[in-house]
Order: sequence, then structure tokens, then C-alpha cells
Amino acid sequence: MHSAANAAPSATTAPAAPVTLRSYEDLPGPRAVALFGNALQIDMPQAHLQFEEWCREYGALFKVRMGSRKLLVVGEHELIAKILRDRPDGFGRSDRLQEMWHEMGLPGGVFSTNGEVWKRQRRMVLSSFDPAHVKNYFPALQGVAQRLCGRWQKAAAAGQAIDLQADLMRFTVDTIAGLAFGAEVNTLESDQDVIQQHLDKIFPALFSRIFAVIPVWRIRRSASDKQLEKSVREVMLAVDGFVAQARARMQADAGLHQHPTNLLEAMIAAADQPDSGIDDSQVAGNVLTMLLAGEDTTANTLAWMIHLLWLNPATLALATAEVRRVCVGSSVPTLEQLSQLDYVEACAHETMRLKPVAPQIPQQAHKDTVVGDVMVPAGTMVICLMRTDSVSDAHIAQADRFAPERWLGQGELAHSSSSAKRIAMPFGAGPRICPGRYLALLEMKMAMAILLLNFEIQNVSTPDGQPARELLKFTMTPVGLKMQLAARQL
Ligand code: HEM
Repeated sequence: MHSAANAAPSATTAPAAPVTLRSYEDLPGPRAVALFGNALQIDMPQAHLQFEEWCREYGALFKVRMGSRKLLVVGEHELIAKILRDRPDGFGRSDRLQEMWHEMGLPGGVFSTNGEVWKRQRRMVLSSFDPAHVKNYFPALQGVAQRLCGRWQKAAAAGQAIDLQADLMRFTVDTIAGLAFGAEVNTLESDQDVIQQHLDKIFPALFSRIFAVIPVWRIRRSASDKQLEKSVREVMLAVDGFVAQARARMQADAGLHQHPTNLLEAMIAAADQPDSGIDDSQVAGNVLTMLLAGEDTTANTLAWMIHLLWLNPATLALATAEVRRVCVGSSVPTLEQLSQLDYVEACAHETMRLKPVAPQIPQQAHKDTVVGDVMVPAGTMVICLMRTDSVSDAHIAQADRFAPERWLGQGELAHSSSSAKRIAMPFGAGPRICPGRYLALLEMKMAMAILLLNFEIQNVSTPDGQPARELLKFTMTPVGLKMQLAARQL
């Protein structure tokens, strides 16, 4: 043990009163074996569940070793909030993430960078996601929603089961391509080889390589490594295509340099300034980042929401009644109508509390610091477990119930709303909080309104008839959801 007096870290996360500090080695944790550490005890697609179980066993701060890499795992929401707020100086994305990102041939963007480069990119990205910009884009979102409705009408008429996540990813890819790149991507009306099949290979590979103990792909390229390379090539071709289309529009209309209409045009305008510090690779990196960060996060949250509503019929009935009352007379809602869907929005928040698609946020300490009562040397990887407190009865009343009311300050759970808002951080927190959260909520309300306005849900099923299993592929997805719809009779 060490005393606070002889440790002099930058104590942004230190408790106020002097306490005895522990070193990393003092921490409890699962028994590690030589060479592999704890890696053999972790089944990567379920890693979050293993970490959550260890958190219950060893407490809110414990150690895990992946090969020679030491991880500090943190499961207490106040410590997590402090870590996430102590950015960009105290913590940031890990060297390992950046190494794997580059090794896979991906150009860096706002998600993967740190320091000055991140600051410049973050400013640029934020401006294109402000509510005013999203409002301008709204008619295009209505168009994408109309296509989702058409796709589901066909499936309903044919009595076909819908592959829920695949359809929702079509919806989110088409939306982000329109909003961020000004591109007409229509995967909803296509059954061709679509870009999301390739996007879907990249994040899972990144995730497993970050935590791999032995970099087997460097020793021998397997069939899936070759498939991954192909997917990266295909996605980068699409990215370059979006950039070329935007450049052509900007050449045809010089005014777009002064008044860009989307994120991509804004980035190109910024990159074209002398001494901008932004080059073509950063532009491409952020196009790619938006596709990756905006696609399966929103689609999987929606899939979880539909699944949870199906498992809770009384809640589904309330959400349906709200949509049909607010959007009466429309088949695709207006922005004004979406802003009135308070109960549906509460369903989204409650879904993200129980099923956060980012159940763990890895960070790296940039300098020597203190987390709780633990001294953390610069360079340590810290895994923030985002769900432990938000599903614990010690923090949230009736924590395992799917009860959207708690977000509205209504009914018997009224007192629970402030704790749920404080504890669940599904979009992260602090300076790197998700910049797409406003858009994501809008997209989710739009998709739910389309579903509940135009259809009756007949069934939402899983392969084994049990509640959907959680699979961690960077984001946490439900396994194998199928939905059956009937057109609503008006
Ligand atoms: C339900 C949907 C979504 C969820 C749950 C979600 C969640 C997250 C989380 C947890 C982070 C990490 C935050 C942190 O480090 O504190 C993040 C970062 C990010 N998200 Fe989202 N996200 C969603 C949708 C979107 C959308 C639609 C976009 C854009 C199209 C987007 C773009 C980004 C970007 C660019 C970052 C990196 C920000 C930075 O590092 O500065 N996300 N998101």
C-alpha cells in the first residue's frame, strides 16, 4: 500500500479527503495465468457479461490482464463520469485502438483520434449535428422513413418475416448518408450487396484485434482476414465516392463553400482553407466514422426497443396509443409530431438503460492519475462498465423492470427519474459524448412512429423462443430477431 502523501498524481479523479491509496497490483481480480493472463476466461462475444459478473464478485475497481496488457475495470457510475469528463487531457482513446484502426487501413476520424487533431475534427463534426441542421434535413429523413414503410408493407402483404436488424441498418445507413454526405443512398429499396454488409465486418474485427493476446492475423492471413480486407476496400470505395460527389456539387455551385449543406461539404470547405490542418485523409476518415458510428448503434438500439416492447404488451399499447393520437391523419410524421412523442422517447431511454449498445467504454490514461482510491500510471487501459449501476436495485428502483414511466417522472416510479438520468450514460459523457445523440433519438422516434402508425406487430421472435441473447461485436446486438407485421386496417 502507498499513502496519498507520497503519491503526486494529477488527481482529477481523487477523493477530496486524504485516503490510503492502493496501487494497481493491490486490486482484487480473477486469477491470471502465465502468458495469457485472464484472456482464456473471456469469451469475447460475451466479454461484457463476464466483466459485469466479475464486477459483482470483486467490486467496482478490479484488475484484469489480457496477455501482458493490464486493464483497470471500473463499474461505479460516479467514477466513470469523472473519467469520461477528464478528457481530452486525462484520458482518451487507447493507443491500441489507433494502432489497429491504422493497421486495418482505415483513415482516422473523430472517434479514433486524440489531442489537437481530435479537437479540430470534433468542432467540425459538432456543427453539422446541431438541431438546426438536422431540421433542414428532416424532409430527407421523411423520405427514408417512407421507404422503410414501403419495405415493411411488402413484407406484411407477403406474410414474410422481417430480419429486424438488417432492415433497421438499411434505414440508418440511408439516413446518415443523406444527412452527413448529401448522398442518395437507397439500400431500403435494394436487395443487392449493400454497404452495411461490409461495414458489419469492420467494427467486430477491430474489437477482437484490440483485445487479442496474439496477433494471429500478422502471422497468417485467414479467409476472414481476406474478407475483412475486401470489406475495407469496398467501404473505402463508397467513402471516396461520397467525397467525389460532394466535390463535384461544390465545383458546380461555388456558394456551397460559404454555405455548406451537410457535414461532408463543411469538411471539404474547411480542408480547402489554406493552412487548415485538415487533409483529404481526415475528410475520408470522418465519412467512414459517421457510417460506422451511426449505423449499428442506432439500428441495434431500435431492435432492442422493439423486442422489449413486444415482451411488455402494456407498454407497447401505451406507445402505440401515443403515436396514433399524436400522428393522427399522417402515415409519416412531421418534426412537430415527433417532438410530442414523449412516451416513445422514454421507451428509447429505458431501452438504453437496460440494453446499452456500448456496455463498455475503453479509455487510456494519458498521465499518472488516481481513480477512486487507486493510483493509475499513465498508459493504463481503463474499461468503464456502463451498465452495472444502471441495472442495480441499489441505485434504481425496480431496476430490472422495463418501465419507461421512470423517465417521465410519472406514477410510482416518479422519484426514479433523476437517478436514472444521472446513472445511465448510454451516449457516454463529457467532452467526447456522442455527437449523434440528437439525430439518433430522432431516427428512433421516426422508425417507431412508422411501425406503430402503419402496422400491427404480429410477432417478434428469437431463434430459441427466449429473450434475445446479447452479442458483443463492438456494439451489443440482439441475436436473430425476426418480426412479423400486418398492415393496420384504418
Ligand atoms: C442510439 C444510438 C447511439 C448510441 C447509443 C451511441 C453511443 C455512443 C457512445 C457511447 C460513444 C462514446 C462516447 C464517449 O466516449 O464518451 C459515441 C461516440 C460517438 N458517436 Fe455515437 N451513438 C449513437 C448514435 C450515433 C450516431 C447516429 C452518430 C452519427 C452519425 C454517432 C456518432 C458518434 C461519433 C462521431 C462519436 C465519437 C465522438 C468523439 O470521440 O468525440 N453516434 N456514441
